[in-house]
Formats: sequence, C-alpha cells, structure tokens
Amino acid sequence: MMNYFLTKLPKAELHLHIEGTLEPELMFLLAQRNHITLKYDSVEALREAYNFQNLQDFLDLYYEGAAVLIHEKDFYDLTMAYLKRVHQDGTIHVEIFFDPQTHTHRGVSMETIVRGIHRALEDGKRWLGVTYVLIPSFLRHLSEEDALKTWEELKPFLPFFGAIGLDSSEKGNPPSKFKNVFQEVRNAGLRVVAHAGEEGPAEYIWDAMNTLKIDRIDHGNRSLEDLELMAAIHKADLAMTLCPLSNLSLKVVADLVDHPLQELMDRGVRVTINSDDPAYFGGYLAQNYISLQQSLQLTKEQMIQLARNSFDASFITETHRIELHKQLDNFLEAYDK
Ligand code: HPA
Ligand SMILES: [Zn+2]
Repeated sequence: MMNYFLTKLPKAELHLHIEGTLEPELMFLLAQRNHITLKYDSVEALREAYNFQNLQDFLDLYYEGAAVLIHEKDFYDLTMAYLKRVHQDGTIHVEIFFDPQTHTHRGVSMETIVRGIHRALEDGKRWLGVTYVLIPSFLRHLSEEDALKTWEELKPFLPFFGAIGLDSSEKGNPPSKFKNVFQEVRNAGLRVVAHAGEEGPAEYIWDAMNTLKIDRIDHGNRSLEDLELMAAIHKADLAMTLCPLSNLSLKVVADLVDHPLQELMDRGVRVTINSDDPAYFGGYLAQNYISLQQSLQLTKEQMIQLARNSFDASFITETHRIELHKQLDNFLEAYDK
C-alpha cells in the first residue's frame, strides 16, 4: 500500500547523472550500433561487475560505459529512456547532470551532446509533462584549466542550462580547486551546485559554500560531523540532494538503516531523495523513496514532506513551483477518496 503510494506520489528528482541511467541493455545496443566492442560479453556479465567498494570503483565503470555514446541520437535515446522510466513513477520534474568532458575528451562535440539531451528533454516535457533543468558538471579529477576550457565550449549553449555542477572523484579534489571557473559561472548569472561530503570531509562542504558559493549541496552526508557547519547550512537554508541507494552501493553507508536523512531532517535541513545513477545502483527515484521509507520507518507525512522539499529545493520559477505543489495536492485529494 505504502509502496504504491510512494510510486505514484508526484515528486521531483534533483540529483541525477544522465550517463548513470545507461542500462546494460541500452549500452549493448549502442555499442552494436556504433561498432564498439565492450569488455563484457553479455548484459549479465556487465551487471555482475556492478559490485563497488567505493566511489572510484563505480566511476571507472561509469566512464567506460559512457564511451558508447557517440551521436546526437545516442544522447537523445539515453535521455528519453530515463524520462519514460521515471514518468511511470510519479516524477513530474527533473534536474539532471551531464558530464561534458567525459564526451568531448573522446572527440564528441559539445553541440552533439547538448542537442541530443536537450531535444529529448523538450520532447519529454511536451509528451510526458515532465519539466526539467539541465546542469553540465565539471569533472573534479581534471584540472581547473580543463574546466575553464569546457566553460568556453559551454558558452554558446548557456540558455539551455539552469546551473553548473561539480562531480567525480571527491577525495583530494576540494571545491577550491575550481574557484576561478565558478566565479565566471556566477558572473554569467548561473546557479552553482557541487558534490560535497559524499566521501570527502565536512571541510569540503564549507569550501563549496564559502569558495564556490553553492546554491544547493549534492550529497552532504558528512555535514553531520560538524555542528557549526550544520548551523551554517541551516542559516543559509541550503537544501541537500541525498541519494540513499547510491550511498549503499558505494559503501558511504553500511546499511540504509544508518542513512543520515532522518537526522538531517530532524535538524531542520531541507533534504531531498534522489537516485544519482540508477542504472548502476539498483533503483530509480521511486525505489529510493520506498527503500528509505522501509529502512528508516518514515511516516506517510514525512514522505509527503520529502516530495514537497524536492519542489522547494528546485531551480524553477515561483509559478512553476506552485504548479508542482498543486499537482501533489490534487494527487493527495484523489488518493484519499
Ligand atoms: O555520486 C557521484 N559522486 C561523484 N561523481 C559522480 N558522478 C556520477 N555519480 C557521482
Ligand atoms: Zn552524483
């Protein structure tokens, strides 16, 4: 009963890497279409490799898999498959990342990537009613110089983007490494988000707030280690995009019953539930709601609050936000009848 409710509950996804939605079946199909030989000889063998000890283990496979994406249609098909999938699960708004450098470094043009993803998002909005914000992210294991070059390549497409993010290998790559490029991003009027406190220390969250002036924290799990930081997050009213099944898969938490969402919520942080890289971590957005609700024994009211948080933490206009809340109100009214 609760699971059906959580599946149909209108919600927004705010932390999703589109390359992380590449299901093994589509990876094989694209490999064949583009005459690429994969290291694995079957979908099953590939899935069996999805057994990660940490973030880097995952990233190695994730970048390898993304190499099947070559043409505009590949990016379109990837994005459309994701939208169709989450549309079935009550997802009415998505804010999705893509990693330009993962593709431009293989010779794929920025135009190919952006046009493919953007066209699918526009079609998804028209056909499925799922609205969107698109967020290119810099890879933090690469240099700031490379991010600055990528920023130049992104410039012709700025009207397509609602924010710029920072992801990839966190440890040893603090946000301040990207101080100058994010200064330019903010000067251009774009919002800023950064992965921080997933594997990296609480100091990286301070750094993302003070140096990059982020508008939202991606992950943020380790903020609980620093009570002054917690107070600062609260004061700045910064939302967090938590990813329960990702945290479990990458051993950021040993068990979902240990997940920090409940404590963060109790401390008044605007937390949201997200799927991160669902093709690799074993569950799309609704499954993250379901698994976390079961593990933490969250109430129906708390789950509704988490869906509302996802609208309140999104980068949309007030009119749009009111519209999303109204869809939730209508659902609740019909559901209770
Ligand atoms: O969870 C993540 N962390 C950092 N980089 C990533 N790129 C895709 N997913 C992630
Ligand atoms: Zn992520």
